[in-house]
Amino acid sequence: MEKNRLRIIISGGGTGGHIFPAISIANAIREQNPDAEILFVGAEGRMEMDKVPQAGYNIVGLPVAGFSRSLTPKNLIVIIKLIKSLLKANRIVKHFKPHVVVGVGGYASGPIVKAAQRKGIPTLLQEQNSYAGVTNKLLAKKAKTICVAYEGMEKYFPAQKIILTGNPVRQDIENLSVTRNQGLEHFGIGADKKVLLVLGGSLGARTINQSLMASLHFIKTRPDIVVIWQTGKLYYQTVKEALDSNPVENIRLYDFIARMDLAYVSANTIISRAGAGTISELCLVAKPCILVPSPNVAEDHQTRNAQALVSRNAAIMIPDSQAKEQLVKAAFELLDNPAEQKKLSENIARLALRNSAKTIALEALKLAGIEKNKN
Ligand SMILES: CC(=O)N[C@H]1[C@@H](OP(=O)(O)OP(=O)(O)OC[C@H]2O[C@@H](n3ccc(=O)[nH]c3=O)[C@H](O)[C@@H]2O)O[C@H](CO)[C@@H](O)[C@@H]1O
Repeated sequence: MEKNRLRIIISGGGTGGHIFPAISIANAIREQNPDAEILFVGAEGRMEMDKVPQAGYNIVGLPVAGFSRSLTPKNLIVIIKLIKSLLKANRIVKHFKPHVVVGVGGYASGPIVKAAQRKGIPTLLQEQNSYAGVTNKLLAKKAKTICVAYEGMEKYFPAQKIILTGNPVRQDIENLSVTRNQGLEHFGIGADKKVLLVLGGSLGARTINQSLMASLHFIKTRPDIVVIWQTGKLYYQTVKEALDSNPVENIRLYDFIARMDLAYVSANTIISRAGAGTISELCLVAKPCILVPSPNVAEDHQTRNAQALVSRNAAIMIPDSQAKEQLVKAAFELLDNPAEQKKLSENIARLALRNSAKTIALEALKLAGIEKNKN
C-alpha cells in the first residue's frame, strides 16, 4: 500500500443488480483517478466473489449471511457470522486505511460501512430501488452522502444527504451506438417483423416463463411478431425441451442475453421484471414496456419500482398473479397500438438519468477530499 495513493473500498453484492453498479462506480473512479487503489468487500460464496475479479478488481469476502424472516435456530449462526464479519471488517478498514467507503447494498456493505463510520471515515451509500433496503436504512444515519435513483427517497433517508444520481448503466446501453437492423440481424429476424423482448432479470423469472409457455399457440397465430425470450439459466432447459417438441418459428430463445444493447434496439415492446437496474436501462432506451414485479423480493420493492413508472404513465404493470392470463395478450395489444407505444416511450424517456456512475464517483472523490471537474 502506497502512502499517498487514494484508497477506496466498495462493498456489497448478492445479485447482478448490486454488483454491476458497483463495478461501474469503480470504473468511473479509475477514469477520474487512474492511480486510485480500489478494494471490493463482498459476501463469501456470493456472485461478487467471481464477477469482481473478472472485472479486474481485488475482493475480500466476509462470512456474512442473511437473517431468516421467521424465528429459527439458523439465525443464531447468522448472528455469529455477523460478529465475525464485523471483526474482519474492522481489520480490513484498519489495514487498508480507506479515504472513503462506498456501500451499494447487500449483506457485505453493512459490516464494512459500519466499521468505517465508527472510525470516522466518510461513507457514501447507493440505493438502487425506490424503496430503501434495511441495511441502507440502518447505515444512513452516519453516512455523508446517499445517492438514489428515484424521487421521494427522503421518506427513508435524511433529505440533506440525498443526491438524485440514477443507477449506473453500462456505456453501450446508455449511449446506444447500434442500429435496429444490426439488432435484427444479430437475432436472425426479418426487417418487416415486430419484436417483443421478454426479460426476467439477471436470474430469469418463473412466472413470466410460465405465461409464455401457456400462450405458445397464441404466439403461433402471429407470424408478424417475433419474440426474443430470455428465460434465465435455471429455466432454460425445460423451456427448450418444450419448444423442441412443439416448435414455434417466431421465438428466439436465450438463457441470458450478453448483447443487451442489440436486444433493446430491436424491440418494439418489452416485457420485464421490475429490477432497478433493468428499469434504469428501460428509461434510457425509451421503450414501451409491461412490468411484472417479482413478488419474491424484500418488502415487495419491485412493485414500488414499477409504480414509480406507472404513476407517470411511463409503463404498464401486470401483477405476477395475473400474468398467466393477461401478459402475452396485453403485450400483443400494445404491439398493435403505435399511439400507446409512442406515449409510453415518450413518458419513460423523461425519467432517464444519465452519467450516473461518473456523478457517484465524483461524490465519492469529494468525500475523499478530492475535487474534480464535473465535465
Ligand atoms: C430477484 C432479485 O433479487 N432481484 C433484484 C436484483 O435484480 P437483478 O439482479 O435482476 O438486477 P436488475 O434488474 O437491477 O439488473 C439486471 C441486469 O442484468 C442485465 N441482463 C439481464 C438479462 C440478460 O439476459 N442479460 C443481461 O445483461 C440487465 O441488462 C441489467 O443490467 O437487484 C435489483 C437491484 O437492487 C433489484 O431491484 C431486484 O429486485
